[in-house]
Amino acid sequence: MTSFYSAKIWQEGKRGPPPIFASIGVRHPFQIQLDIALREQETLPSLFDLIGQEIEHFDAGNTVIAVAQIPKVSQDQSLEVFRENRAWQELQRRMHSSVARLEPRGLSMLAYALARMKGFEDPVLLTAVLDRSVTKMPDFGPTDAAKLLCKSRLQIRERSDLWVALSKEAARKICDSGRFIDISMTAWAFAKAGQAERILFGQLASAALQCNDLPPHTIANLCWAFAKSKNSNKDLFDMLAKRSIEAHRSFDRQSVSNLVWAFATLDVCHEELFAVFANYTIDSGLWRQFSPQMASNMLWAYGKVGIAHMRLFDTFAEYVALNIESFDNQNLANSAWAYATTQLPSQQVFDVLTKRACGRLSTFRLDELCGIMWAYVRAKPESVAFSHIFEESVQLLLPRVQSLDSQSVANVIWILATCQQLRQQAVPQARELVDSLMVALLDLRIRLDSEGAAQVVWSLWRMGRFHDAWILFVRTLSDGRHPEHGKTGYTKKHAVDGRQRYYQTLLMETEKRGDVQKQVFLWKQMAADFFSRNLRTACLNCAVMAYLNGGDQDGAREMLRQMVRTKLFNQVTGSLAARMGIRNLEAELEPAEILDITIRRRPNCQSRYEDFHYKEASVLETVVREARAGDVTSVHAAIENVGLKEVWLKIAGGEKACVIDNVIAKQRPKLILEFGTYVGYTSTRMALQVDAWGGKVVTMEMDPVNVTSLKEVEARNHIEMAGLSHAVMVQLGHSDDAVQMVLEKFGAHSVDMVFMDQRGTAFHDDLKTLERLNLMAENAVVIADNVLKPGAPYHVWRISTLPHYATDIIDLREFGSAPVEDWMTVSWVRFGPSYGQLPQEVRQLNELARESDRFRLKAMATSMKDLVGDPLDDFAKKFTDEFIQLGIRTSMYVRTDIIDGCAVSRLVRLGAGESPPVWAGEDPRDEIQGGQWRGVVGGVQFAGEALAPGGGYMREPPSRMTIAPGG
Ligand SMILES: C[S@@+](CC[C@H](N)C(=O)[O-])C[C@H]1O[C@@H](n2cnc3c(N)ncnc32)[C@H](O)[C@@H]1O
Repeated sequence: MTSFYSAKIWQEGKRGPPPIFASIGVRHPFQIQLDIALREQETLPSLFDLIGQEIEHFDAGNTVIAVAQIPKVSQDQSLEVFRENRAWQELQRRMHSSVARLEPRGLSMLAYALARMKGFEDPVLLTAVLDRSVTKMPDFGPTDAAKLLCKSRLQIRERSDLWVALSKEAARKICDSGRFIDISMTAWAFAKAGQAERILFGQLASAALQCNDLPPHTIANLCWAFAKSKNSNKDLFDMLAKRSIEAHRSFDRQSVSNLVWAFATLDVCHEELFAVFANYTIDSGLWRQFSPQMASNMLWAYGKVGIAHMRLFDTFAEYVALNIESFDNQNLANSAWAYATTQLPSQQVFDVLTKRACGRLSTFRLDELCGIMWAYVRAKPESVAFSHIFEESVQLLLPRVQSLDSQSVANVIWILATCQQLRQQAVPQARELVDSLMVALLDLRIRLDSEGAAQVVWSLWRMGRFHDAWILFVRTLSDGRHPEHGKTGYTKKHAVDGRQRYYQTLLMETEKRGDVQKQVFLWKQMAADFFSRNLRTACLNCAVMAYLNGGDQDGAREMLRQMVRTKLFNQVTGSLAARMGIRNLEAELEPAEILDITIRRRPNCQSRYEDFHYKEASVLETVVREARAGDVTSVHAAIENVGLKEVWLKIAGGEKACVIDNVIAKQRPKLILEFGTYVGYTSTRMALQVDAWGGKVVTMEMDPVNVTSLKEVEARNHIEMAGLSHAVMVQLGHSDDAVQMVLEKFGAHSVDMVFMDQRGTAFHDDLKTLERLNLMAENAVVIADNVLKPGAPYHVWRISTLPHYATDIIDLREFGSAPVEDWMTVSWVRFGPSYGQLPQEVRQLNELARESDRFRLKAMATSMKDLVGDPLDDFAKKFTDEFIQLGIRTSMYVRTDIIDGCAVSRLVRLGAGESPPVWAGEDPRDEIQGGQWRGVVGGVQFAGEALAPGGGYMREPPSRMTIAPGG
């Protein structure tokens, strides 16, 4: 840092800088000359020679100048060698005696110099400097205040009274000064001292926003300070991003690493900034000068915001290979984490990391050990999970079970289960390790939070230890014993409740086993977790359904009596009762005499999870209120109304439904497998159609609340009452687990239509699984939704390039948000040599995929409607351009007209090289109500139809044009 006390300013006498100390009258010219001479010394020995000669004549000003000169010339040399030097000892004595006379400038110079002197500590002196600073604070200028704060942090940490006094006054001045460098230094000092309170950082942010002159390293320091203290400020970071992008070429390696680290820490995913700094780091060759710490921080930052910048990760793969010997444990863990998180295929990187890590894992802290194991089960390719690192880690963990905290226990069990799944066999001695951890969990020596519990319950189940999972649930988690969900410092945008996830795992298995008692137990527990009466009722309805499905009429009757007693019943309950011959619940059923204690339980307020699912709760409420029992279309209309008029819902209605209807009409499937039930809109729509020829829909959902609303409101209530209960089956669970269960239930080659509506970047993996398990029939058809937004790049590549697919890509509009363009794909599948194979690898798809994931998360946290506009359109354009370059483009679009108050959609085939029209019309949702969106069926040929041998599997020619019923 250059000094603001240059010799030239010094010679300006009275017009020069403010005084260093209080003196009567003007300083003698000799003292000023001495200052200049001291400042001219360039080495420590020459400086100490001069001090030795002249110290007898020093005034307080000379003392400060001499001290200030030491760190400038010492070049990191320790002062230890001067310990016996008489001049140094005398200088120290004079420092002590001068403090009481120092003015703000002298105080800040002294504090700043002392903090930079290697091998010298004098807490008494520093405290004296700080004490004096407090009394003189009204006279401090902003720069002096900033320097004082910046360098005296350690002592200030112990003197919080001093800190408060200084901070109030100093921060005000610094903010008023408008000097960015001072603002940055101050923020840095407060953050470093752990004293970054919100109000102060708000003031600093406002002041920084007014500045024009922002040197790069001060930008990085300011960002670092805001990130370190978890103070984010959108306007400030937008401004800093803009300025950093403009000046990026002046950033040094430390500033680059600090800057991206700070943005990532605060989850500010400024895509342009990350792109600019990645390219700059590579193109300028700066990466070669990075320390391992900087390199791993940089990788970590890109992983954290989910930007899989391919060139950057490739370049740092080279860096890792070159510098691996200098990587410490944390660098290793962070780098592994970053490559795993971005899912970039990186076998070489992991080979290098493994070589460094194996044999030294005993030196890893537990969190680092868990971190690196986590990375190795998440990494691509999946063969990384065969690393010897797991064997070594299990051996290390076995004797350390007592020292694991709850988070690590959950992580370790989850890692071992996932590793077992990937390897298809357990890690040696993993069973013994899990046994010891189970003992600690059941003894309540370790108490899991709800997310940890979800991890452990799923893992135990996955390892074939359902009994242990159930015991853990009943003994430590049920009956209100589960600890409050939510962790301190929890920052995710949307609330996740682990309880819902462990219920899901347990329900999945109990339904598979047909264990009605356990299912009912779980549904009641779930009801007890909800505050909303609607959701409580929905869960209890599911309990009644479980009894009925299990043939236990008495159980169902008892449950209904409980519901009458608590007045937790609705239309759905009525229809369930009707199945048992009960027409009027209240009139025909005696309320239960003894109230079930679980049903009585109710939280005293709505949970974050419940709050987060306000949309689904609203659908449930609307359907119960507006739909008519026995009338499926009224259920659809009610759901559509919520999506069109209230909140955006992620359902495939409108133009999307038109595509599905057309495919169903062509394919006439016997069994449809849906990935992603949500509120049951598409599954019931499809069931309505396939029921005509005895077809069925199996729909998989990983979130039991959505299943509740489906089963209760639609599947059980309206569909069943409409005589369609036999046509829809909900398979609980994540598709990774649920597909296998579908196979067990329906057998190989049973599925002749697949509708993929889960996470787009997982479509290709799920499709691969369907092929591997031989679940699909010959000539099955696969429809995929949300292929453009949030996007399914791997899937598009797979179905467009592997010869056993014949694919159409259809351009259309999001339901309930016409300005949002999307794609659906329709692919007919043939068995053939490439069936089950991987497509050729195209690495740029990884970047698109990570971008898709980011958009999906944003859409979940807000709504697709809020994502209208530039970022989404830019992404769609990038996506489309990338695929055009790869020779892949849309082949159809959906056109919608308003006819007689109804929206009518039809499929239109595009000519060769023709692009779909840009949407510029009114949003149909303004004009129509739910139930008034029709799809024209017929009139187009899909590419896959030509594949069918002699068209044999198309039982009905597509020439007839019909308008599908229902919205
Ligand atoms: C877009 S919504 C489905 C909408 C529904 N198909 C419709 O149009 O009415 C996606 C749903 O898939 C579920 N989901 C996401 N990934 C899944 C997976 N791998 N397995 C099962 N369900 C999944 C989510 O919980 C969410 O409810």
